[in-house]
Amino acid sequence: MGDSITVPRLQEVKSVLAIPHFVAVEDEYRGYRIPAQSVVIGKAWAILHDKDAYPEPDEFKPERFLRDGKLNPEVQDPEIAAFGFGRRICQGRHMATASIWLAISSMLAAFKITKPVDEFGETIEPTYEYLAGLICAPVPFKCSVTPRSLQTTEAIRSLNAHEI
Ligand code: HEM
Repeated sequence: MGDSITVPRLQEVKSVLAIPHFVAVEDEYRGYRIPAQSVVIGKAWAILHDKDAYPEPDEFKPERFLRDGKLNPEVQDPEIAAFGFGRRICQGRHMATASIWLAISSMLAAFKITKPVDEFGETIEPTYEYLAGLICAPVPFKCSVTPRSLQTTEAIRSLNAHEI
């Protein structure tokens, strides 16, 4: 107890993998024989950072998925790797994407979230560092969260503490 765990930074790892799957009977994938009793691990990070599918994959460009304001069917859906593969694919993926959409759209409708400023008024740039592990997450970072309107402020103030 008390020993700290060193979590590798994603930039150093660059090989975040998916959950291992056991191949019970011999199989074939695109001409590659997969012997029975092997373990297959999808390289999720590489699939989701494929430069051909997603040019400049490290850039935050949500518009890359859109065409004329609608979802562009020609851009590879990240769900091909984000939720695992095959029969053991995540059972909660539809609930997850719906919940994330609701949470993020509600937050963005109510708040302006921007880079923070330091005591001299200078913008603090994010480091874009991630923690690697079974689940990846950005290293803790600061940001500025401002209600978009007086109505939003009043709505938040009107909530009881147990509702927040
Ligand atoms: C953004 C949110 C989520 C992500 C990225 C995610 C991702 C994953 C991944 C990568 C797997 C492994 C699939 C494989 O073995 O190939 C998995 C499995 C699973 N997930 Fe999720 N998941 C999410 C949310 C959820 C939620 C909300 C639920 C339930 C309400 C859920 C339920 C499950 C279950 C039950 C499995 C095991 C499926 C099996 O082994 O047959 N997940 N998830």
